[in-house]
Amino acid sequence: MRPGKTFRKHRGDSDSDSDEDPEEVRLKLEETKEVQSLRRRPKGVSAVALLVGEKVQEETTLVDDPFNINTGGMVDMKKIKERNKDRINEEEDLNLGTSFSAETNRRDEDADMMKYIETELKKRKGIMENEELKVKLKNAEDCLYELPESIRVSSAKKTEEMLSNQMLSGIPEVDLGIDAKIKNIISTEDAKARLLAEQQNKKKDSETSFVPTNMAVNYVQHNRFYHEELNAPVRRHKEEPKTRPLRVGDTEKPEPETLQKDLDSKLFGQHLAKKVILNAVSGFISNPKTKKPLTLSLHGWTGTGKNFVSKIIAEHIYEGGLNSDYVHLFVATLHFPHAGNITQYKDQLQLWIRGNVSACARSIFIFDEMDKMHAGLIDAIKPFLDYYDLIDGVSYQKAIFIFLSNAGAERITDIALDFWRSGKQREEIKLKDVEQALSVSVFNNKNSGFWHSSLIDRNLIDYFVPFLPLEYKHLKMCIRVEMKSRGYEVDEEIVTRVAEEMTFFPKEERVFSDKGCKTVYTKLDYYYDD
Ligand SMILES: Nc1ncnc2c1ncn2[C@@H]1O[C@H](COP(=O)(O)OP(=O)(O)OP(=O)(O)O)[C@@H](O)[C@H]1O
Repeated sequence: MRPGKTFRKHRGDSDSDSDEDPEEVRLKLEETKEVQSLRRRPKGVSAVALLVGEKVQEETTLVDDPFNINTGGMVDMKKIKERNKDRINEEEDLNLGTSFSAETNRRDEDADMMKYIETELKKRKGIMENEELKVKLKNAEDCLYELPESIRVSSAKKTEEMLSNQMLSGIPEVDLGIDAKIKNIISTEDAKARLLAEQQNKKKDSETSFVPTNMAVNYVQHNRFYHEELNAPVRRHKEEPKTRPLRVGDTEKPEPETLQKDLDSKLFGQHLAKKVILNAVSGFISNPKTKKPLTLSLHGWTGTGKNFVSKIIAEHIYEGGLNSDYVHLFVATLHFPHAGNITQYKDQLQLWIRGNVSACARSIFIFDEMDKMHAGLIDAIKPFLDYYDLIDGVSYQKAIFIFLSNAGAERITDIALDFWRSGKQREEIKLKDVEQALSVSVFNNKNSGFWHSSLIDRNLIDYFVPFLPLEYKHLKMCIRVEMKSRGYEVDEEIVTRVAEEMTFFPKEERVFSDKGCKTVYTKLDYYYDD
């Protein structure tokens, strides 16, 4: 080797290598390895491993570093997706946990029961609570006040039923026994009856002269299943029956003479109506074996006395007349105003008729404004007018039905005018002159409910009663009666003046009053301003 040129020499190649002890070398080697291992950058401790206390798998670390930010390398998307799925489930589980509380199937009573069982068990085992011991330790005086178990009344006794009731109402119900319950029911019913009676009386107080007392507005049906007098509301003006009121089975009938007398003295210018009504009503009342109810159909111009005659008939049969419990007045436009409610009206009307005829076979039903009544309603009455012995156990053969209408009034007026023009007395008009024309005109009047129903068709009307239009002299008669009824001397001058104030038709002849006797009374007020 040339001198001056320096070469790095391998130590091992040095001569001294041979001198080194192998043991020494090994030690050095180990020492070096240790130094290396100490120098190695530690991987760090996994937080999960620390938490769990054991070595965790690689997957767990994914939780903290899913995208290998710390470690580097390929991202395993599949694992990330699955991990996300798990997370969603976890979240759902958590949400459910907060939303619902688990059903324990434990009842409130169970708590009491458990407490009871525990104390009983303790007693059996001889374990006494300190507090209990304290309570138990009583002196001799306390013992004197103790009640024997047999006569002790426990107010704290709870049954399951009581607890449930308490939970619902908050007020514990004490069972007082069946007697107390019945007593309660009776007094409730009494109170109810009193309340109803008060309401009825109030209604009567607020009546007006426009609405007759017996209007069927409320459809109060007489109860035939118990004695009415027991629960009946106290009537302010209790109806005094006539000395011998006409009721089914009575041997005494109202005398036809009294009806004739009334008609003769009160009804003017209606010789036809007078005759028909007298015969029809008297004949019907005196017949013990009627086959069907009496049906009268009163027709004529306004204010000619149709309502007036109905009143006379009612008064002839019942003391209270129109106010009697057995006389029922219906006004089509007042009681059945809405065509849309026909089905309801029908049911109510049928129930009303049935209920009242059950209570009194000789009931009187007056239907005013028949020409304005819905045909459906007339049809609803029809079965009661027919020749049936019984309908649902009720006989209608003693009842009286009176129908009032203006239908056919023009026809009647034409006939009366013909007689007047031919110089004949109106009293010469015979029933047959009018009856046929009347029934045909009523039947053909397309505005009339009669026309739509089959009342006439089936011959269910016994008598068509024509009311002739009233003349000047009839008005004077009405005025005189009214003056007398007001307690005045008849002053002919006033009578003439009031009658002359009325309007008449036809235009040329001016024979008949266009309002009948209806408005003479208000005109009279002008002269007697008291
Ligand atoms: N013919 C008559 N005789 C005596 N008084 C009568 C007569 N017509 C009417 N009156 C008197 O006129 C009043 C009104 O008559 P009513 O109510 O009977 O007429 P109506 O024919 O029923 O009329 P509407 O068709 O308008 O109902 C009666 O209360 C009565 O006092």
